[in-house]
Parts: sequence; C-alpha cells; structure tokens
Amino acid sequence: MAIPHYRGVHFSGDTPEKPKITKALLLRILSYFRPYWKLLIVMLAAIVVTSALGVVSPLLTKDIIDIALPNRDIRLLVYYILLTFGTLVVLNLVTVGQSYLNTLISKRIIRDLRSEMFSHMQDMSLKFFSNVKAGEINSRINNDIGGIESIFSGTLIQIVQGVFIFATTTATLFYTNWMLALISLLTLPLFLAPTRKVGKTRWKIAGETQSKLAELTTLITETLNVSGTLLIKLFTREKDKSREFEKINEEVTQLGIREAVVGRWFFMTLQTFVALGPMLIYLFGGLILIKYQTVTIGGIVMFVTLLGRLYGPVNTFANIHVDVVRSMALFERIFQYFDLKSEISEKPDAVDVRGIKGFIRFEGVGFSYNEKSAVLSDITFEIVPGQMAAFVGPSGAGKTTITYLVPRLYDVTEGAVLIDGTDVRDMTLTSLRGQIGMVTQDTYLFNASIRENLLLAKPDATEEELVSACRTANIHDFIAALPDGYDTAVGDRGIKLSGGEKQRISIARTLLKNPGIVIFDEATSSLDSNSESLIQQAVEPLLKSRTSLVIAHRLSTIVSADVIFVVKDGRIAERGSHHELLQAGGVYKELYDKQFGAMYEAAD
Ligand SMILES: Nc1ncnc2c1ncn2[C@@H]1O[C@H](COP(=O)(O)OP(=O)(O)OP(=O)(O)O)[C@@H](O)[C@H]1O
Repeated sequence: MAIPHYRGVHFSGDTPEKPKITKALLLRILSYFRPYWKLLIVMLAAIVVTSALGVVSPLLTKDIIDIALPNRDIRLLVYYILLTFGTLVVLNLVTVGQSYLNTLISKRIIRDLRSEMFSHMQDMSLKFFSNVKAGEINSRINNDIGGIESIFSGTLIQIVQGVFIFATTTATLFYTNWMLALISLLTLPLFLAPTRKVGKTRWKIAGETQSKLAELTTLITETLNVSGTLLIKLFTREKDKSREFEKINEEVTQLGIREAVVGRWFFMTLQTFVALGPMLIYLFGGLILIKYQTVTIGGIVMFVTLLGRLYGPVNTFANIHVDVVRSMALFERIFQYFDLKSEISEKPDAVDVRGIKGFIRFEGVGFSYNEKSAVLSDITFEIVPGQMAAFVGPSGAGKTTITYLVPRLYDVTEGAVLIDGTDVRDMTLTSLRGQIGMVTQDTYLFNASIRENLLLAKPDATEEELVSACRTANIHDFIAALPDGYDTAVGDRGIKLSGGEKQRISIARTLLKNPGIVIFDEATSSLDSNSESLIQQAVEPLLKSRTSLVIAHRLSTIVSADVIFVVKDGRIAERGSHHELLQAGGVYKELYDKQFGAMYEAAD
C-alpha cells in the first residue's frame, strides 16, 4: 500500500513557483463568497452608485465654467455648487456603507477559512503531525490566511470598482469629445509597460518573504515554549538561537525593504505618467479649442479632472496584477492543506458500535511508519474481555506502536485489528475511540485548570463524578489541598505538576471516560516508591473488569497480568504467564534476569 507522504507537499521552505491562475482555482476562491451573496449584491449596487456619482461633479464643474461664469449668473453658480456639494455628500455616505460591507464580507471569509483550516487540521492523523514542522501549521493559519485578507478587502473590490469607474468615466469622455477622449486613452498603455517587469520582481520577493516568515514562526514556536527553553538553557545555546533569529529576522527585513523599493520605483514611474496626462490634455485640448472650437474651456478642465479618475483604476489594475498573483500563491498554499487527506478516514458505511465487550484480535498485523522498514510483522494475538495483557520487550521493539493500532491512531499496513469481531477500519471513529481510554507515559495537559483538563473526558460530568474519579485515582487529596483546588491552572503542558501527579490526573480523566478498553503505558522513569504505589493503587480500579493493554515495566504489573506478550524486533517472540515464560527460559527469562535479576540479588 502506498503511504501518503506529507513531506512531498510544498511547505513554506519551498521555492515558490509562479501559480497558474486556473478557472478551477478562481471558482474555488469565489465559492467562499457564496454565503454572502446578498451582502455582495448590496455592495455591488453601492459601487455602481459611487462610480456614477463620481462623474457628476466634473460635469457640474464644466457647467460652472462654461455656463454660470460666462453668463455672470450667480443663482446658477450657487445652484451648481450646492448640487456638487450634495452629490459629494451622498457619494461619501454610500462609500462609508460600501467599505463597511467590504470589511464585513472579507473578515467573515477570513474567519470561515481559519475555522475550516482548524477543523481540517483536527481531522489529520498523527502521521501528519509527526512529519510537519511545529510552526508550519501556525504559519499557514496566521501568515497565509492573514495574507489573503487584503485580496478580499482590497484587491477584488478594487477590480470591480475599477471596472465601473473606468466604464462611467470613458463613456463621459467620449460623450463630451471623442478626439480628446482618444488622446486620453492613448496615454494609458504607457502605464502598463513597466508593470509586468515590476510585477515579476515583486512576486519573487513576496514568495521569498512568505517562506522566511514561516521560518521565523517555526523558530519562535519551537524555541519559546517550556520544552524548547529547557533544552536551550541546559545546553546554554541562547546566543546561538538569538543569532539564528537575528539572521532570519534581518533577511525578512531586507526582503521587505526590497519589496517596498521595487514598489516605490514603480509608483514613481506611474506618478510621472500621471503628471504627463493633464499636460497632454491641455496641449491637445488647447489646440482643438483654438483651431476647431469643438471643445470648451470647461470641457478641458473636466477632461483633466476625469483623467485623474481614469488613472485611478489603471493604477489599480497595474498593481492588481502583482497582488492577485501573490494572493493566488497564498490561496494555493492554503488549498494545498485543505486537499491533504488524512489516511485515517471513516468509511461511508462505517458502523457505530456501542457497548463493546472488549474482545481484541490482531490478525497477521504488519505495520511501518514509512516505506523503508517494517516496525511490526506478522503479529497475531487475542485478548479476551476483561483480560489484562502486558506487553514487555526491549526499547524500540514496537510495544507502543501495537497499542496505537487499536484506537486507529495509525492503520495497519497488513492484516487487521478486530474488536468484538469487527475490523476497527469498519467502525466510526467516534464510536471506536469513545470506548478506548489511553494513559500515556508522558501525560499531556492543556494549559488550563485541572477541572477543564478532567472535563475533556466527559464535558457534562458532575462535581461528584469528578471528585469520585479523582479519589479513585488517588489525586483528590492533592488537588483539594491546592489553593485553588480543581481550578488550579496546570501551566504549559502541565509543567506545574510532577510526572506522577500528571499521570494520576490522566488516570482520573480516563476513569471519567469509563471506556471498555484501556491502554496504559507505565512510566519507565523511576518514580519514588510512594509515588509509584499511589499510581499502582490508582490504576488498579481502571484496569479492573476492563480489557487492558499495558506496556509494563514493573515486575508487579507484569506478574499480575493475565497474559504477557514479549515483543522483540516487531514480532511477538513469546506469550504466556510469568511462570510459564520464566520456565521456558527464552527472551522473557533473559529480559527478566537483566532487568530484575540484579535488583533482587542486590536486595538479598
Ligand atoms: N512516528 C514515528 N515515525 C517513524 N518511526 C517511528 C515513529 N514512532 C516510532 N518509530 C519507530 O518505531 C519503532 C518502534 O517504536 P515503539 O515506540 O513502538 O517502541 P517501544 O517498544 O514502545 O519502545 P519504548 O519501550 O522505548 O517506548 C522504533 O524503532 C521507533 O524508532
């Protein structure tokens, strides 16, 4: 079976290729507007109104110069001025509404994209998170989705607005004087010439900036947390990390400066042409006026004013080319993530299995994390309901991996894992995982209160249930003695608690969940005997009357197991009870002698 490879996906560090603007991509982007079509129509209407009203004021200026002033008509002059003022007031009011709608729509689309990304990421498998860099996802959600906000709030609206302004303005120009209108339009191609070159350069720099920003985010995420800081402090690597940060930070700054400078030259060129336009109008308009009298002075002034409006959209179109390409690249990066399929997916006809008995069967199971080497091969065993199975074996033998296959954190590459006779791949993920409790060695707690961490297992648990689970897990007295009791914040990853306390909270959490199957990874780190016996007492009721898979390191746990599976090199090397296995004198005996023999000799 081909294993999907996330490393194959282009992540931030990749050199950006210029994206292809395809119809499919555009349609996909536009689909995000669909829920807001009513607001869009209102906004479009507002754009039409503002574009049309925009030409009214220059037209009135023409009449002031050509009619009111030569006729010395003060009433008409005041009338035109009031009309101009009124038009501008309406225009500005509509513009405010338009920009409000614009912000509303774009912010909501960004919200939708972020939520979609978050829930999509939650569907991704452990394999995905094992392969992706810590800051990568952060960067996609913040930098990339944040980066496209401008295309929604600015670029797309500017395109639409530009089209309307261009249409209304050119129509007015041609209506007034076709010859002068033609001259005005002829100056426009001069704009577009430098655009392409600048666009390409800016695109390249923008791509580099985005990937450097992702590097920066990764560095921050990896370094500035409890584990990262601990590592850096212990190895006294603060200066190196600061230097690394400064280097990338400087690169980002340089890129930013380059991008801005490229833009500046570009704008300077545009500004020069903008200044050239009115001069040409005065020159040719003046010539037409002097020679043919087909244009009036007011007409020429109006042309100059309208030309400013015409350059506006052209300027926008010129920049849009750059912005659109940049945004398309961001969209591609976002959609690339949306298109990643989790290899652990539910079949459409998956069954909802409730109240499982807990009969577990591994049937010729093979598994590998990657194509290179198999971690598990030909694993076959059965655990009957209520039985406690201990998995023992050397480090790296594959014990943890076996337990991961039961709740489908990974899928087998060969064979099958069955619960009560049903392949786990045929069950709904909610019903499967809802009935399996896992207490790992390294307990992860969210940076929240103890209560919130416990409620993760059962959000509607009553106070009595919480206390009862914690009493059973031998942690209630400890929690109750804390100044804030159950509302005590545990810190990042539960840093404020000891390893033993965290594991007992994890046991209480699993007790609250009350699953049919329990997976317990006993701590390898040597806890003091008091802490160890507290855990021992806590875990007993959890394992009692449930089917359990225990990765066992302590002799007492191993001895009390109903069945022991000895895992070696990804295979079940031996199986049986403690005494049977000792008598067999194989791998188990060897392990026992090495791990516990010396301990007992020393104790004698
Ligand atoms: N996410 C992963 N990607 C690739 N290889 C992995 C991954 N997790 C574990 N492995 C490899 O799979 C093998 C089995 O690991 P596993 O954690 O199942 O061993 P274990 O018997 O539980 O060891 P220990 O007792 O030390 O925890 C090891 O060689 C390990 O390097």
